[in-house]
Order: sequence, then structure tokens, then C-alpha cells
Amino acid sequence: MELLYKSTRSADKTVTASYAILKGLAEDGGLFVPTAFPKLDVSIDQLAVMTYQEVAYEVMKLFLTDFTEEELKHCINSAYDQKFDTEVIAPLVKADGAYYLELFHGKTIAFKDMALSILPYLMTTAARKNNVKNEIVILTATSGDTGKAALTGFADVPGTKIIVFYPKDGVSPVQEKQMVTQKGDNTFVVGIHGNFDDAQTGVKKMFGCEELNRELNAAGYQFSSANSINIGRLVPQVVYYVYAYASLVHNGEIKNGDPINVDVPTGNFGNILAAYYARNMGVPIAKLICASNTNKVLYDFFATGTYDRNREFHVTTSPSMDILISSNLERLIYQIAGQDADKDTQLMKSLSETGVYEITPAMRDNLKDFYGNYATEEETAQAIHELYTKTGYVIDTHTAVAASVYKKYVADTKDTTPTVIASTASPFKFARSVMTAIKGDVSRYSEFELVDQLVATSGGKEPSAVTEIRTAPIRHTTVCDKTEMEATVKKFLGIH
Ligand SMILES: N[C@@H](CCOP(=O)(O)O)C(=O)O
Repeated sequence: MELLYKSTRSADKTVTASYAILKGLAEDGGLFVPTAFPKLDVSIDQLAVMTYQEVAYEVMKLFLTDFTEEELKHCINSAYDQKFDTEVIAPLVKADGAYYLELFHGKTIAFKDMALSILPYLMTTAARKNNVKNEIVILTATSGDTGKAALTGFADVPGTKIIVFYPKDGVSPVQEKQMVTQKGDNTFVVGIHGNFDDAQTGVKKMFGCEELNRELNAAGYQFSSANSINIGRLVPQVVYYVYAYASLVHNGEIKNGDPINVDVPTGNFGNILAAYYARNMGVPIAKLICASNTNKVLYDFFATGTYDRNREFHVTTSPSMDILISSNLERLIYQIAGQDADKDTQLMKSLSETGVYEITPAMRDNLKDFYGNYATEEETAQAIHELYTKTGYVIDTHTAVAASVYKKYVADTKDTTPTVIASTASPFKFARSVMTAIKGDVSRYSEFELVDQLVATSGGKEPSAVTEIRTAPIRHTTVCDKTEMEATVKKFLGIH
């Protein structure tokens, strides 16, 4: 049966999956959502003996129904074969009573690779299916991880250009070096004087600007997105939650049907939303634990029902989560409002005009499966230190936020349901913060000296993503004000 998509902000128009992927964001500014959640049509026992690629097909075929079996399998195999440094693409590591789902074994050592390895294939297939003649310009905002993963995925992909905006002073040194050394004639990287929210707002503004889109089309271009606002980013992320559950069953850690909790370090709300989608497909996920850093806008939202971004923005040691406007929350809002596009539009208007919205008591009732909490900077470092001291296992700062919140969750609820913590990035991306947490003051060492120390401390191997950037030449030096993003895009594309 064909699954169609509609915008969170308009009730009537439906589009195909491939169209939604091509557009990235709906014309009315809303996010594309499936008109219904498909249910898994194979059993968990069957999934438990499948490879990651096979599970990916079983999940994605239900969402991307206008892709043929051959097209989808080609996309999946091209994305996941030999691009990950472990045999198991998303291994589960048990440590201190939780299961860490390591999602960082792709080329850029962050969970974004799980979806951005496949998005370019989905995008080019979608372009072919929809007879797109324009070149697709992938506009991306990043707080550190999406940028490099998207650049790597789209570099030199024919028919595409990719432009990434990142906060100049808001990412880790490794994250920045990964991006500014990116090769590929179709890649553009821009540091902005502003934070991630400024970058994301600027990108969304360009998507919605009719005049700019007209000029772009006249020059033979059209925009799309590599952020999780694009449904083509979200669907591949659903896969690893299905896979994690099936793996726990396969490994005898749980029995088929037993509930699990999922705990996700959260910024733009895409990763935890993917777990929510997996739950709606039939995966027995009990609680969705939303872990924030000191930018705790989501914690406050779950606690009060009011979303309020009018607050101080903190630059933290988990920079990928330094976000006050969590775009994907809109998809959840739409769902808990009973798929009411008018209600969603009203709340999003309030968010953009005042920075605040409040959901109704009925909507709050629909949030019962979520638990929100946050970790301070001190608690984040403590989580890394404690886990390392107890088990020798080293986690990055974002995963540590989730680990710390998991402790709070257990203390609050006494719930002992097996819990999967999404381990979203390699500790090597945040060597300074991780080594500081483990060893104390390491300010006298350079970033790469700390990488060396981390190899010794973790007993691991330096990821090739880090080795590559040690000596790689800087290729991107553009920096602009947050108000100059559109002009910068036009300059790159030669539009005057
Ligand atoms: N954490 C992100 C911010 C953008 O999130 P996305 O999942 O919507 O791409 C980053 O690392 O850039």
C-alpha cells in the first residue's frame, strides 16, 4: 500500500516519499510526516537473524513506498557496504547496566553517518523518479556533526551541490577541522558569526523565500536539505532502533515482546523522534528518555508543557546539542495534537513570533511515554569519569549527557527496564573534553596530543576520520555574519 506524506502545517495536500525527500521542507514551512505509521510486517524473530542492511530494507520499504525494491536495495547496499569500521554496523555494548548503541562507526564518526550515508542515494534516485532537471543544492545547518556527514555523503555526487553553515565558535576543533578540510568541487563550508539556531533559521528562511527560489530555479537549481527536517534523513534513523531491539532479542538479552527504554542525547529532536517512529511501528519501546545538556529547553517543555526558547544560549562540551529551536519537535507536536495541522501552525507561528508556545492539557497527556531531564557540564564530565573508572569504557560528551540522565531517570522512577542509550559520537571527536573528564587539567596538551592520549586510555584505535585531518589542508575559509547567509549562497551559485 502506498504511504503518502503531508506537511505538519496543511491538512489536505499529500505527496510521495520521493517528492518529500527532494523538497526537504514543505512549501508552507512545515515538515513532511507520514499520513499513518506503517506497522512492521515481519516478526522480530525474523528481524533478529537479519543483517543491518536487511533490517534497513524491511523498515524503509514501509516508508518509501514509491521506491522499487531494486532502487531501495541499491541505495541501502551502496550506503552500508564497507563504509563502516566495524563488522556490525551498529554494535551494542553493555556497560554499567545499560546498552550503548554505538552509532558512530561510519566515515565521520557520528550517528549522522547512519542516515547521511544513504541520503545522497535516496536523493538522486528521487530526482530521477521525479524527472528533476535542476541541480539540487543541499542547504545544511550544523552544530558540528551533520555538516561533516552531509559533506562526506554528497561530495562529488553528480547533480548536487552542498552548502554547510556552522557556528564559527560553537563546534569542537576536530569537528571544525573535519568540515573545513572537506574535498569535493561541489562542497561549500561557511562559518557564521552566530549559533546553530541562527544557522538553522537562516536556512529555513531561504527554503521559504519565494523570490530566492524563483531566482534559483531560473539558474537551474533547487534546494533540498540534509538535516533531519528532511524525512529522508529520519527514516534511515528509525532502522537502528528496530535493529537494536532485534539484536537484544538475538543476543538473548531480552525475550521477544519484552519492553525496552530508549535514552537519546537530544538537540534537534530528530534522533529521539526516530525512536518514537520505531515505537509506532510496533517496537516495544516503553519510555523515550530525552536527555538535554544545559540548553534544557526540552526538559522544561516536558516538565511544564511550555516551549520557551527565550533564554541564554550556552556553548557546552556537547556542542552538537547546543540548540534552542528543536526543529523536529514540530513532528511530535503534530502527532500529539491528533494530526491537527491548524493547531500545529498556530503553535509554530507563536514560536516564530514570540519564541514561546504552550500545548493543551490533552496534548500533554499524549506525552506520557516521554521522560525529559538534563545534565549540567559537571554531571556530563562526571558521567564520563565514572563509567571509565568503573568499566574502562570511554564515551563522548553527548553520550555522557544521556548516561547522566539515565541515572536520574532510574533514581526518579526505580524503573529497571533494559535501556538502550544512543551513543551518538566517537569520543575522539571531543578528545579535550573527554580527557579532561578522565584525567583533570589537560590544557597544556594540543588537540592531537589528546587524541594520542585517548588512544592509550581507551585501548582503542585512532579512527581514520581523525588521522585524515591531522595533516589535511584547509580548503574552506569563508566566514560570514548570520545576516549574510543568503548572499553567500548566491555568491557560491553565481546568482546575482
Ligand atoms: N546536532 C546536529 C544539529 C542538526 O541536527 P539534524 O539532525 O537536524 O541534522 C549537528 O550535529 O549538526
